[in-house]
Amino acid sequence: MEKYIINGGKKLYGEVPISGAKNAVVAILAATILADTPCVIENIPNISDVSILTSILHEMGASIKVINKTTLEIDTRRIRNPEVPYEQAKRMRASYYFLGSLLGQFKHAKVPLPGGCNFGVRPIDQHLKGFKTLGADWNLEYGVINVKAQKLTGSTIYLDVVSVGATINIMLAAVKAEGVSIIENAAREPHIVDLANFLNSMGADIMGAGTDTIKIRGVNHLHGVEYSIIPDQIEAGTYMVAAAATKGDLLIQNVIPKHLEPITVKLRKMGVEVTEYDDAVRVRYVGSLKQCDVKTLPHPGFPTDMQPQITTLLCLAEGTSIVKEGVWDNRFRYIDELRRMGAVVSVDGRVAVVEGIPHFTAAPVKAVDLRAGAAMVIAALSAEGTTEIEDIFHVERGYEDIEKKLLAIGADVKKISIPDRVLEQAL
Ligand SMILES: CC(=O)N[C@H]1[C@@H](OP(=O)(O)OP(=O)(O)OC[C@H]2O[C@@H](n3ccc(=O)[nH]c3=O)[C@H](O)[C@@H]2O)O[C@H](CO)[C@@H](O)[C@@H]1O
Ligand SMILES: C=C(OP(=O)(O)O)C(=O)O
Repeated sequence: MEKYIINGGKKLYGEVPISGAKNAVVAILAATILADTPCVIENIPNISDVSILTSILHEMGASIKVINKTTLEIDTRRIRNPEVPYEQAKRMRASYYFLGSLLGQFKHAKVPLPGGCNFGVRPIDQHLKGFKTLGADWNLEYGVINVKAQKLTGSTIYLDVVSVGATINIMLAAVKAEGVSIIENAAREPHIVDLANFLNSMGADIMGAGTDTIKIRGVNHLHGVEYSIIPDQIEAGTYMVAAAATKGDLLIQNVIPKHLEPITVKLRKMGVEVTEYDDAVRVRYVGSLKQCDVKTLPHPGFPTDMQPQITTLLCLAEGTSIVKEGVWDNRFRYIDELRRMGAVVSVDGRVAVVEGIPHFTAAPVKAVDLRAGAAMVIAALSAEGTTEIEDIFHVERGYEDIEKKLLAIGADVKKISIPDRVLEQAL
């Protein structure tokens, strides 16, 4: 087991580079299945979700060449069997993008039900409705979804809920279908646009990504390309919040400031100074933090994947703040952990009422999911004393080298490994 040990109370100061976006790269790696020639993907973050996806691709028969630390060449031409191995698939959410890409390429996919963060039920009915509308049948047996079509035919699909995953999966399945597909009430997140740009550069004909109506004219072939993943909006937002929480001053580099606007607006409301540059933002604490209300919504609203981090910052603000979770039924599970560090937050369903406290105090806590883990790191960085955070494998699903990046900007953080044997003896 691994833990972060964070000795809090140090201001974060200096420059921090942001890696490629998790939620874009996971879609784009699955999409390489659709290419007739190898793809070179740049700005790939070194996170465990990427390692799982590349090992799934490798097991299915793809050859993967490491060009440098952030660049891979992926050749999927030797994949014959459209079956995703069970053990890896269930360790992450985005393994289900192989449903769309294998269906698009082979008209057949067998993909285990995915894992990912636990926010209560995470249905995939809209994905399956999309595949069915394009002409595929599906069934679920032994935990594996089997989806098959004689032929995929372009159609109009209205999503009953705005779903990132369903929008991406339907794009992947429709890109080589016969005729025109239209996704209505589509998600508009930056990673949807990144995937559409990737597919279009391979020869696809997709219009409207980034709006709520996406039109896909099917093509026969997609060729390999060189493509660079966009910067991670949520990793950047996490460092923005960490700068404010530690009363610090950070230049967050390699970002698209437009993608950060919903976060920037809230930080400014709280009294934090945010300066935007072409591909960087500077976040500076300039005095006590003010209360602010936040509601998470699909893009361009405030991202749900920043909800635990901003709630943690609001704990340190004067007054009472209300946080409403507009996307997931159960995304406040981490509050119990934050309470160990002194947070005064009451939760009723999708609403949290946050009372400001002067500071957090260190305690042993755990990461209950990926962004919950990031919230614990932020609380620990600002806290008095030394905090131990368990279950950090969640954090490593989405943050490249977080302890190294934090060390370089003045944090006192280390990752320790406790051999399983020692743990067994202690129990
Ligand atoms: C790998 C990835 O990109 N994960 C992100 C993706 O998750 P994911 O793609 O799973 O999230 P969705 O956008 O699909 O989910 C949004 C809402 O729609 C509901 N829903 C979704 C699909 C469906 O078929 N039926 C249905 O009812 C969900 O329960 C949820 O309430 O978007 C979420 C919302 O921004 C983020 O929190 C996740 O980080
Ligand atoms: C919820 C997240 O990821 P996933 O959908 O992969 O579980 C996230 O990135 O915050």
